Amino acid sequence: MQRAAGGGGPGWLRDLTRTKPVDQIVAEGGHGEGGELKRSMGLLQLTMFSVGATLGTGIFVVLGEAVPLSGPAIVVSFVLAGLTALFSALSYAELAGTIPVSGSSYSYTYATLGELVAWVCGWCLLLEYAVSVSAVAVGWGQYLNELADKTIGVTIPAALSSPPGGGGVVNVPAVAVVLLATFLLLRGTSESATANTVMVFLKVGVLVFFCVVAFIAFRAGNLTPFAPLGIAGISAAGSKVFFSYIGFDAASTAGEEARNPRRDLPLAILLSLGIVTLLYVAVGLAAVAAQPWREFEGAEASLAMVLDEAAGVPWPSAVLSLGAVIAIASVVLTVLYGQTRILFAMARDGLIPRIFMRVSPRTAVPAANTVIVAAFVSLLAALVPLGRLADATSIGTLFAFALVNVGVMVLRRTRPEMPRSFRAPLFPVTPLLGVGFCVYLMIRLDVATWTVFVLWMLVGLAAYFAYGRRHSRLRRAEAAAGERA
Ligand SMILES: NC(=[NH2+])NCCC[C@H](N)C(=O)O
Repeated sequence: MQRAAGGGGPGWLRDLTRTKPVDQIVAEGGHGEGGELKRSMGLLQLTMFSVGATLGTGIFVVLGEAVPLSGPAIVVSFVLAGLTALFSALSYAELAGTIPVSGSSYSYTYATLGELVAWVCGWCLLLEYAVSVSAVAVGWGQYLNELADKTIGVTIPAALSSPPGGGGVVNVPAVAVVLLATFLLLRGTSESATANTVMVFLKVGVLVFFCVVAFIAFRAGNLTPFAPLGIAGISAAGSKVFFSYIGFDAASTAGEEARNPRRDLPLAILLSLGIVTLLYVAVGLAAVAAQPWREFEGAEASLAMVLDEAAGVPWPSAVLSLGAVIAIASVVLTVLYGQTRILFAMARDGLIPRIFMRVSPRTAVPAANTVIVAAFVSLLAALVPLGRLADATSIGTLFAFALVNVGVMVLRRTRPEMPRSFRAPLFPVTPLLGVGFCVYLMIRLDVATWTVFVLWMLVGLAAYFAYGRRHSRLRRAEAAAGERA
């Protein structure tokens, strides 16, 4: 077996850049403390997992912000954002097929760029998963209120549906959806995956329903002029809608619970991106063809607005709200799942406490881990107004994506001979473009977001030096080997 490799140079540098051998990462897959994860997911469930984590708040609200920038050319913006995602998705697909474990980009980085960068990546994934799922849960509460208002004319009072500082005391619906998802996750992975698959079919159905109703109101005249604000507008809208593509990578956190991960993970990642892109383009086209693009300005529930106008009766938009409630619940479920599995992988490496890798022998899920993550996420969702943190999600995610693109290039150099079930085409053009796009989108985010990001990273580094570095299993094993020698 290949030995843990570190860079050359002084000892401390070697320490921080120590990589974990791929073969060792793969061999440890599935094992936790006290039990094993169970391989229960097939291609359909994995694909639905990624679609589940992706189709959510974004498509239900983003048009109101993006269409005023692009005009009817929003369709092109969706394709553009989808392409941007595709380059990173190809890199995810390659590494997920080669290193099919639960840690996703954290584990890929550990194998290619070393322990410190892996830690930083894991810390970014907290933004992509745990923090984003709190934000999404808050959004769920708002849709629930809207649905209740439309159907039975009741709403939850603000004191119980907003955080302190947002005009309330505690956000009960946000906590409720997190607890619901936790309950499902604790029952078992296959149960959760089945529930998710049903929810995904429902939400895709609702978006198709939207397209059908909106196409009835199709007016070709609405599509001209097609790009009133030019290329600049199209690309600005493109970076706005990028958020709605985040999540195609979720299947890569299920590597240790997939029945045939080497074949199915790359397929699930690419298929889910394809499905989501098609849906987004169709929804975007239907929306701007049904309604003049200027009317999207400032519309919060933009899809509901289009339906109200197109149908002339209120029930289709109630169906849409129901769809949003289901859609967002499945995002909460899958993203919460992903977070627990990433922490599971980090605990196995000793970088965070072992309790995160304790598997319940009865249900084969990391139960304590799930409860801790759920408690943390509920607390955030209940008490913090999360508007700001949503941008922090984007920056953390883009950074993790960039690392995966770099990881592909590194692994092709360091382990060219490894069997790869999927290879990114046109190497190294695709991962290079992947890095380029991620960095470009990061630069476009504002100073406040960068400040949050830098502070977050500083806290993360402090945690690494206070705990992770000292408990690293790789480091300890090497120290022990050094003593024996
Ligand atoms: N890590 C994640 N999958 N976070 C949720 C992403 C949000 C999702 N793309 C949406 O539009 O709602």
